[in-house]
Amino acid sequence: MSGTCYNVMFVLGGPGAGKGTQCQKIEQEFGYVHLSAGDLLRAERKRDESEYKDEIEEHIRKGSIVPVEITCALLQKAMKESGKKHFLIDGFPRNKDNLDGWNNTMQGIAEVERVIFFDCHVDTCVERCLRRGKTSGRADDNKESLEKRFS
Ligand SMILES: Nc1ncnc2c1ncn2[C@@H]1O[C@H](COP(=O)(O)OP(=O)(O)OP(=O)(O)O)[C@@H](O)[C@H]1O
Ligand SMILES: O=c1ccn([C@@H]2O[C@H](COP(=O)(O)O)[C@@H](O)[C@H]2O)c(=O)[nH]1
Repeated sequence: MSGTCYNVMFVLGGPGAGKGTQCQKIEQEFGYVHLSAGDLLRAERKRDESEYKDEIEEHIRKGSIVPVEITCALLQKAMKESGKKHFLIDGFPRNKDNLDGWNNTMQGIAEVERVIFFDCHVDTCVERCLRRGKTSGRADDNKESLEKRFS
């Protein structure tokens, strides 16, 4: 592939800050495709044939960060499969290593046009995640995982 293909906005903020909720609204209003890195990892973890499923499961349960090569590959695949050009990438990058991995992989493939950061107090984030945990079925919406996700 030559030349820049995709336009991306990174949507960042703590767990429960409201990234997914606002991304859905932006998607409806402005036609961006919403890709949640966490959702892509959770879907990959469920795929029986995935060579990464156990590794992803372990990281999500512990609240640690999945190797960037895996996350970038899933994001790139989802962008390609969508057939679209404009994306909200929700919950990625998580750290400098993620950003470096993205820059190494996506140079000439995707351009980051903007970063949106949701600044939400940690107490509010925790309260929302615990409330969401009553119905979300997520293995990490509990006190123990949240302590690691916020560390
Ligand atoms: N402005 C708000 N006021 C109150 N509750 C909210 C608000 N925005 C989102 N919520 C609720 O808080 C919970 C977390 O929101 P959401 O899933 O959008 O966060 P997130 O940042 O995407 O979280 P994560 O990164 O953990 O997936 C959800 O149950 C959502 O309904
Ligand atoms: O880029 C990413 C995004 C997520 N993870 C892992 O998934 C969980 C849940 O992420 P949410 O954004 O809250 O859905 C997160 O704690 C990480 O374990 C990741 O490794 N890399």
